Amino acid sequence: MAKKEKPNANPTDTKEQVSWRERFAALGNLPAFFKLVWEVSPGLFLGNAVLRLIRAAIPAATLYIGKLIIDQVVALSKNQTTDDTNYIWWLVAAEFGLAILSTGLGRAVALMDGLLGDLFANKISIRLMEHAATLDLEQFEDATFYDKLERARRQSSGRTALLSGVFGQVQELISVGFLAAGLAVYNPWLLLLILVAVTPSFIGDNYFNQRSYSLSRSWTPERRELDYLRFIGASDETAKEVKIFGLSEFLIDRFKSLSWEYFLKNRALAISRAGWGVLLTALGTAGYYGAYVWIVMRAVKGQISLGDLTFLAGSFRQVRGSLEGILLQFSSLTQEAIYLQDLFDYFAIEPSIHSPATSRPFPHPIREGFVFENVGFKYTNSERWALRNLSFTLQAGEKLALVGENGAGKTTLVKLLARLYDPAEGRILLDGYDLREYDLMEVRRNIGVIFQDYTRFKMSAGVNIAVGDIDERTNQPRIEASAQRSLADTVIAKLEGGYEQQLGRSFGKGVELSGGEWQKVALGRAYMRDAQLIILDEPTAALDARAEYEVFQRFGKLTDGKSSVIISHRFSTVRMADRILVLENGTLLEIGSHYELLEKDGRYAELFGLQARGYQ
Ligand SMILES: Nc1ncnc2c1ncn2[C@@H]1O[C@H](COP(=O)(O)OP(=O)(O)OP(=O)(O)O)[C@@H](O)[C@H]1O
Repeated sequence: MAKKEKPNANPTDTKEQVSWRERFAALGNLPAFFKLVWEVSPGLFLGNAVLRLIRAAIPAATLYIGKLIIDQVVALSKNQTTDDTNYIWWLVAAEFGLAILSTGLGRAVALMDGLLGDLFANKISIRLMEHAATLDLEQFEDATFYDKLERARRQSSGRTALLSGVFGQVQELISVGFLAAGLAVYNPWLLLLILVAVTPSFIGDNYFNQRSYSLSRSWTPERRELDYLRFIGASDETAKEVKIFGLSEFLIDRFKSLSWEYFLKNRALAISRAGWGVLLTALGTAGYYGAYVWIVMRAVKGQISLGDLTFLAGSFRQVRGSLEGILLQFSSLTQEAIYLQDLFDYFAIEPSIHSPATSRPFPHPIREGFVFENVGFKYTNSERWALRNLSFTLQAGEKLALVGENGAGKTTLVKLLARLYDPAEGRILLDGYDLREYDLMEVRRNIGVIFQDYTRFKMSAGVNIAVGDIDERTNQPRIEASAQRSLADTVIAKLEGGYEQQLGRSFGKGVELSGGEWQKVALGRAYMRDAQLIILDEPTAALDARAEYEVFQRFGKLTDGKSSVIISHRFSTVRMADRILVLENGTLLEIGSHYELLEKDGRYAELFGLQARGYQ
């Protein structure tokens, strides 16, 4: 089995240890976290806090009533009177009441935790989506970004544990405070003994929490790959090719080797944690019994009452348990807080493509057009220039076709026009001003692009067209007119549910369309929006010859007066454009009308001739 290389660009992702300082620093995230929780529901937040506070006083009160009962029983066994019996029953009733109250409060707190947790998970998921919408396309193409996103996504459901953790912690601390006060009255040294008893297991737990966080963090890319393998191994999108090419064994083997490697690392950690855990807890138990011996001896000598004995022994046991819990929780709390750091790190990612502080009004209509001035662009994960030294003008109202071999840079040029990326060199001007000076949303609103790898939304046919201008999704006449222009109306007429018909097989009674049918639907998006520049990136590749001819007839008429850019490998389409720009290896080779370029007898003439001969 091939050894897996870890694709980690960020050195902090691979480091195995998280220092104490980092752990304490991570606690600094708690206020921001609580602010988020508070915003989810102030009522639930406050209610939770108050109920937990009340519950914190119950253990000490119960133990104290227990002590009173025992002392009273002992007194009664020596000297019985009816009045005293009544007093005992009152005490028993009070203890019973406290027990009921404690259970009731416990349930109420758990309920509030659950509700708050659900609301919080929703809120974080929404914020994740909102933030993703602001980020650059380039950021989505970066593997380390995905690791961050993945870690952040895991925060949305798991972080409520932190919420009840911190609340529980405070509740326990108050409980311990009451109990410790009782112990201190008898002997303050008992408290010191307890602290010494719980320290070893605290240190041990901290150490192991730290290691398990580091392991889980450094394995984020692999865990993402595992999720991906699980998805492609069992999904409607991939089932066809998995079957035809017999890929399941290959995928399962890869999953097995990767998940086994992770399991082994986790197992090693879990075993050593369990071993050390036994040893360190035994030390704590020894401390507890030391104190117990001291308390029993004092009772035997008659220095304390039987009730005192049970109260002290009970308090001691509870304080030790609670302290152990608090320290343990504290260590997982710092761990949770470190995970929170991932969430806030993700939220802190800033897009580099945004609107200027004060933007220039977008021209209506565009007068001069777009000018590329020496534009160069390189993808971040690539050394090669995808576009270089590109200078040309797309005049207002002009129909431009982009031609070039695979990988020549056509789609990249279009992405620059729509400001999905900014040029690394040179600039793009719109009516004389840098495209970056205009409001980003205005630029996007005025430029409609249908990409070759358009998305097949598993939603209704109507919505699949309306995504071209989602604000108009209830404007049925507009959706239908767009469908008519892109020939999607003929596809939709055949669907049982019409525009309401669910597309794709993922949900309910979804219907799958053919490649060309999907393309007609997606093409409808271009007509939904009243854009001044319409860009179609290989829009007809899947259409039959008749449909393609008709689409372009309509496109020509409908974009009259508007600018358009068409990318196509079919010269029957390309020749209809006013001018054709031929790209090669990211640079401009030729530009001119169909006839000019044929006359020039350069690359365009050559490619055109090749295709024409194929039809003869
Ligand atoms: N997201 C990306 N990250 C890195 N490199 C990319 C990315 N997208 C494209 N490239 C590279 O940039 C170059 C230009 O790609 P582009 O998609 O613009 O070509 P194209 O002319 O549209 O090709 P095609 O005709 O195959 O659609 C190619 O070499 C490609 O490998």
